[in-house]
Amino acid sequence: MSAPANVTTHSFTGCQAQAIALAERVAERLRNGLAQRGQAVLAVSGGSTPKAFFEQLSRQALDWARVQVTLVDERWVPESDARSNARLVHTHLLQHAAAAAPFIPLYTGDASPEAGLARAEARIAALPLPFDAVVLGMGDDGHTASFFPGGDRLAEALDPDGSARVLPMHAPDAGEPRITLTLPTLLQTRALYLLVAGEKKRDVLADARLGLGAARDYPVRAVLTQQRVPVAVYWCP
Ligand SMILES: O=C(O)[C@H](O)[C@@H](O)[C@H](O)[C@H](O)COP(=O)(O)O
Repeated sequence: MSAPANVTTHSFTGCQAQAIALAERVAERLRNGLAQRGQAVLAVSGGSTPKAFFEQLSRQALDWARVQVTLVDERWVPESDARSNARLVHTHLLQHAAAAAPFIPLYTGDASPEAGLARAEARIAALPLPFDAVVLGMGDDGHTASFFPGGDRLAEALDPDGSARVLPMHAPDAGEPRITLTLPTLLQTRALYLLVAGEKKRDVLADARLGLGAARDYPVRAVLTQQRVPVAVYWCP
């Protein structure tokens, strides 16, 4: 018997509507976390897709000073680099009401993710997990976070029983060395969202869920087929 479906898809006719809907949903999650434990934790992805969502979320009224924001993964570059996910978060999310939120970076300034690993790991270990919300993205090659096809530590990062919270990742198509939260860390969350745009990604997602042919090896499949946390896909054209 196949496992029960764990993935719900919310499709929108426009990407602005998608961004607004997800921002409202995540803000509600953060408010619940604040009400229940006096603090909240949010992990977000980099890349280009989340910008509109970040801008909507940054204007949501909530006690941002008690919301710790971190990244699901980071490119190993300083924040002055245009490819830095920390830079993206500072520019698009930590603005307006959300400017008060403390940000926990994964990049440490060390020469490599291996050299910075212990410090990055300690930062994540210090967070009051579970996350209230984790927002993932996905690439056309089926990667999510820095779980890249061909990644040198992919199996370790996807091990549901692995003990590492954070791992370096090097992959042919990653652009630069990466650091990523591992799958078991990302799944320590009260809510998990996958924010994707475009027809191509819709097809990649459908293939990944079926796991036929090459799609069997899409790393995002590990997120879609796990049974720990329901996954809400937010899609727009
Ligand atoms: O640092 C990163 O690259 C991300 O965190 C990554 O996993 C991203 O979510 C996808 O690559 C999708 O990126 P786009 O939104 O740019 O398509």
